[in-house]
Amino acid sequence: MRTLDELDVDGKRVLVRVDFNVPLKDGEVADDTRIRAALPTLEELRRNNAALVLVSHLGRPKNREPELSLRPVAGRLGELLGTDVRLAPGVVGDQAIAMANELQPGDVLLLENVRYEPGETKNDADLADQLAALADAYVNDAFGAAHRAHASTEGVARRLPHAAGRLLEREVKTLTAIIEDPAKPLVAVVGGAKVTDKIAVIDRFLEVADAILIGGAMCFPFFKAQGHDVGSSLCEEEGIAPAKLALEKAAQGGCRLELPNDLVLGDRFAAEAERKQLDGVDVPDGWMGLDVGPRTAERYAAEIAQAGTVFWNGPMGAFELEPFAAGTRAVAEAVANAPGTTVVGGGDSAAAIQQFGLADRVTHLSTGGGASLELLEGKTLPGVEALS
Ligand SMILES: Nc1ncnc2c1ncn2[C@@H]1O[C@H](COP(=O)(O)OP(=O)(O)O)[C@@H](O)[C@H]1O
Ligand SMILES: O=C(OP(=O)(O)O)[C@H](O)COP(=O)(O)O
Ligand SMILES: [Mg+2]
Repeated sequence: MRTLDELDVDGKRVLVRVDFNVPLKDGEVADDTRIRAALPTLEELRRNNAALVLVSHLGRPKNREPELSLRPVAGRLGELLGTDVRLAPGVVGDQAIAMANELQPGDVLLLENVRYEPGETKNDADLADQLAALADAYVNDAFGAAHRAHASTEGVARRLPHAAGRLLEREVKTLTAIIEDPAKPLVAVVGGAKVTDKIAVIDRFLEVADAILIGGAMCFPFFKAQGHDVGSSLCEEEGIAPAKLALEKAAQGGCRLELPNDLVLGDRFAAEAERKQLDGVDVPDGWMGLDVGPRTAERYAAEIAQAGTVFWNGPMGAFELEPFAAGTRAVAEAVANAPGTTVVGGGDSAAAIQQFGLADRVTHLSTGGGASLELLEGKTLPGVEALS
């Protein structure tokens, strides 16, 4: 992997892929961990006389959804850098080109949400060409998106002199070192909402971990596979077959696969929802599981306390809503107090641990959820491979 030490940026215009896919609330940045994490790279490039064109995605827009504009991110980044950050209305096209052409060394331009372009997730060659035309060199510091082979993470790297940013470099080095020889027992805690994306890694973790603790919306395909009712819980259909396979594999021994045995239910996904505890996992009609229950939280905390290495990705529930935050808080506290090596990864998991004031109590706080899972399971990340 080429690093910033090997890239000449003096007087150059540099396209920097960042992962500014941050949680938003009421049109404001709710957690700026990922923006702060990119600052060392951005500051180093500016010190070295580069002009910066930043590119990021935000959420998963199906069209040009205005609530997924990077406008609030440009504002927050400007405050953190102490400089004006302009936002180009388009990712590519005349206006973006004109604004990029105006840049002086040290200036920072942020392009609009790159997923407004349908070619981004298809790694479209034309889009990669257009992105490459905006700059003289390319730096990828978006570790959180390095598991995606998209135009701004993979295609463009093949078209410009390139290097990894300091964040991506540090993430890959730290996570690789931890997984090389993890202290045992190795406990993986997996929750969150991106079930179809992440359920595949459970299969691999069953071969390397001693226990896997499932929470968040990840548990519902498992419950459905076991014949339980899931009510209106978030339950991705595509997850059910892999969940069934994982249950069968776990039954053969080697690694324990733990599921919740109690839940906290809401009648809708809202802080004002009606809430009730369920001692069991059969969710009645009209209700959804929005957190693990207190017995599950206690059980998981005990597992985490005796682990040699803990890897946690994905909140245990809808922690952004206070009535459904207790399970995630209990796991965060257990991770913070654990004597072993602790790694927490994911945009939302990082936001949760920040929210609870425990971010400085873990061995490594990773900006990537899916990316760190795929790295830890031994996959080559396309965004990293393109930098070699
Ligand atoms: N039971 C649940 N039902 C619906 N959403 C959930 C549930 N548990 C967790 N979530 C949601 O999962 C989201 C985070 O998932 P994900 O992006 O996979 O994690 P990370 O960013 O840490 O990798 C949070 O916004 C949270 O509200
Ligand atoms: O937030 C992200 O991943 P994460 O939720 O696993 O931490 C990354 O920005 C990747 O986003 P994507 O899963 O929509 O490609
Ligand atoms: Mg997330």
